[in-house]
Amino acid sequence: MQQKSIVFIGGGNMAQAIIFGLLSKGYPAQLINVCDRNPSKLALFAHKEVAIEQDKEKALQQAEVVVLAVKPQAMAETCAEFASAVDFSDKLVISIAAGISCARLAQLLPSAQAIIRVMPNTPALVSEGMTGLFATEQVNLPLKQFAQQLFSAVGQICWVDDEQQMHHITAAAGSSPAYFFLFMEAMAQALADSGLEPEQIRLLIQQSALGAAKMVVDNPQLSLSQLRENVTSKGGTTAAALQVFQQHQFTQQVQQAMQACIARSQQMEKQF
Ligand SMILES: NC(=O)C1=CN([C@@H]2O[C@H](COP(=O)(O)OP(=O)(O)OC[C@H]3O[C@@H](n4cnc5c(N)ncnc54)[C@H](OP(=O)(O)O)[C@@H]3O)[C@@H](O)[C@H]2O)C=CC1
Ligand SMILES: O=C(O)[C@@H]1CCC=N1
Repeated sequence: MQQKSIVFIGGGNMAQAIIFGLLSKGYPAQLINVCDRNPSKLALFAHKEVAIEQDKEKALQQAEVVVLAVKPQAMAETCAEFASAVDFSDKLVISIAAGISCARLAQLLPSAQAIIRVMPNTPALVSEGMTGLFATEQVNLPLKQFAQQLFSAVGQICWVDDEQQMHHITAAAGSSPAYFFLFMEAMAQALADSGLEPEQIRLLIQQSALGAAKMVVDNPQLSLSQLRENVTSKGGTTAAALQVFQQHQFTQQVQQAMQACIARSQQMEKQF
């Protein structure tokens, strides 16, 4: 894998997942710098030899790649701190922010030439991330390859040619771990009075989720419906459970939730 010096602006949940994921894959800690205004976030990197130079101008000037990892609502204010002091023309700028377009990033950092918008997810921490990527026309092939390698090191990647599809990637990947966690939380709550120990409940649920996901990955020839049907005996226990989901319009609820995610991402594009 190509190795470049990277500065992360923002060292929160998603930056941590990417950085710790990269470190676990052998990316040199000395090539990573994290800037965050919270000492508690920086402390998480202290034992990893990751640089924590907090003079942003200095850190940015030394870096070949800049990962913008602040919340969308903080992006304009953050970029204003260094937009005029730092020349971005020879740097690759990667933004992981939901709903911030490449056009908006070009406005915020006028000297930037190469901008890639990505939508990762927190399973990058355990090398099982899913990242969507969109590059502007100005980004050359070697820089695209670098971004691809960086996020491939912590999971799977998916390029899109149409930037609008980044909203859909957010619904399918960026936000979706939370849907699965919610589902597992609900299952755990349903078993709270079962007499099973909390650790047993968690084991039962996490291993079943892992096993189900692995069945999907290992059996590309089987549709998701087929996999579901293979568990569902006629007149049996699974059918009884699925019937309740159906009665409460589970599929429609999921569709509405994902649509809300897409709509919020589109709204953020106008807002920030
Ligand atoms: N969390 C996730 O699962 C995913 C997040 N994303 C995107 O990643 C980005 C970051 O999200 P997330 O990691 O969850 O957010 P966090 O709030 O956990 O992390 C952002 C960090 O940046 C800090 N920060 C904000 N402004 C500055 C600044 N000017 N200088 C230095 N540090 C600053 C924040 O400090 P403070 O708390 O004081 O504001 C915070 O510590 C967002 O744009 C989000 O859309 C994308 C995919 C998935
Ligand atoms: O909730 C959010 O806005 C961010 C983007 C995708 C996941 N977390």
